[in-house]
Amino acid sequence: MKIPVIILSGFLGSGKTTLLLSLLKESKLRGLNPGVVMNELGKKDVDGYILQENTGMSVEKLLDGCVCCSRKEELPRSLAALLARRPDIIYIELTGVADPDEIAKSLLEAPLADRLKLHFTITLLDAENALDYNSRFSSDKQLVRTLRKQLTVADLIIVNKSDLVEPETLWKIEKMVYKQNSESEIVFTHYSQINLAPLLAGIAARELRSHVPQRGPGTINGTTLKRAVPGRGGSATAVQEPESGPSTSYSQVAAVTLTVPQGGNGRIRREQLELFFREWGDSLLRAKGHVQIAEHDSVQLVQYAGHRTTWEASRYPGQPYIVCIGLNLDERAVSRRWAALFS
Ligand SMILES: Nc1nc2c(ncn2[C@@H]2O[C@H](COP(=O)(O)OP(=O)(O)OP(=O)(O)O)[C@@H](O)[C@H]2O)c(=O)[nH]1
Repeated sequence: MKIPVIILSGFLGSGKTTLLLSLLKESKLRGLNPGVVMNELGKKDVDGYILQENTGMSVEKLLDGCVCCSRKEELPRSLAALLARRPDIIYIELTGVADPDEIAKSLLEAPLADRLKLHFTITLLDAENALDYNSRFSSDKQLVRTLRKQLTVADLIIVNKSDLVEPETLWKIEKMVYKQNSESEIVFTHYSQINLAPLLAGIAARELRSHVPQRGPGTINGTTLKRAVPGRGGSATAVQEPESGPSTSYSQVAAVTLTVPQGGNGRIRREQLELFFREWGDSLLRAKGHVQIAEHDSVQLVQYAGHRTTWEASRYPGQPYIVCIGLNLDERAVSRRWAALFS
């Protein structure tokens, strides 16, 4: 029996990990043994730690690059390691700049093709920023193409963070999405909350598998979800990709990992860090990490996405750090400014 795979794609900070947490909780409630592959552009496993802290699950991590291009050869190894743990379902959370179709295609190649099947490709959009992507990223044509691809190959498109925008913006996003993909279902969410039942319908724990029909019909919004087809180009209006596509899914996005300098005071104020994020304007796309700040005794998980900073208490036991992901970000200038915060 082939193990179903759900691919989670979507730009940086759109809500993939938030959705994955819900999917893992629902999988556990259904008695399923889920497996997770997480890919991060940075060298630190921020999301993996969040999952571990919230669900107790360990995950297969692929750090420091993108599994659809620069780290492509590592995916089969990670999936093989997961399969050894006999999962009932596998979730692959991609980096925000990955092309999900490349992953879907690699599931069709030997030796994975005999053991895995693509169940759904889900793409999340950040409602507050999605309409600006094309103009903001116009200097990185590969990235624009990849973001378009994330839409055209999706079976389900989740327009998340709808709490942060007016209904008119949601309507514009729906039109934009429809131009790229008129076949997939589209839902509008807050903290990636959707009806998960149709996504998990037909997936059963190993010992029950022969008694449960595979992939029953399900709906998220009322329409029946379609089965994932790798390589599907989306609607006729979608931009067609050339056969020999780019070798990477982005060209100017890079991650910088910042650790607390030795000999400094080790703590900064919350406001200082929020100002530091804002200082880089549109070049800083995402930041996340665990830091010790002056206002709190406990370590804080800080997340910067779509120009907004959020804070949560964390039990992270290691050395504090922050991963910054940017477009044409001046790594040396960022490191210098970071060090100056502690001097
Ligand atoms: N206001 C608001 N914030 C949200 C919503 N969904 C997620 N967030 C917050 O947005 C930030 C990013 O969410 P994640 O789920 O980590 O996004 P992601 O796509 O996994 O991010 P990367 O994998 O790092 O690119 C977190 O601070 C979330 O708590 C939402 O619907 N509304």
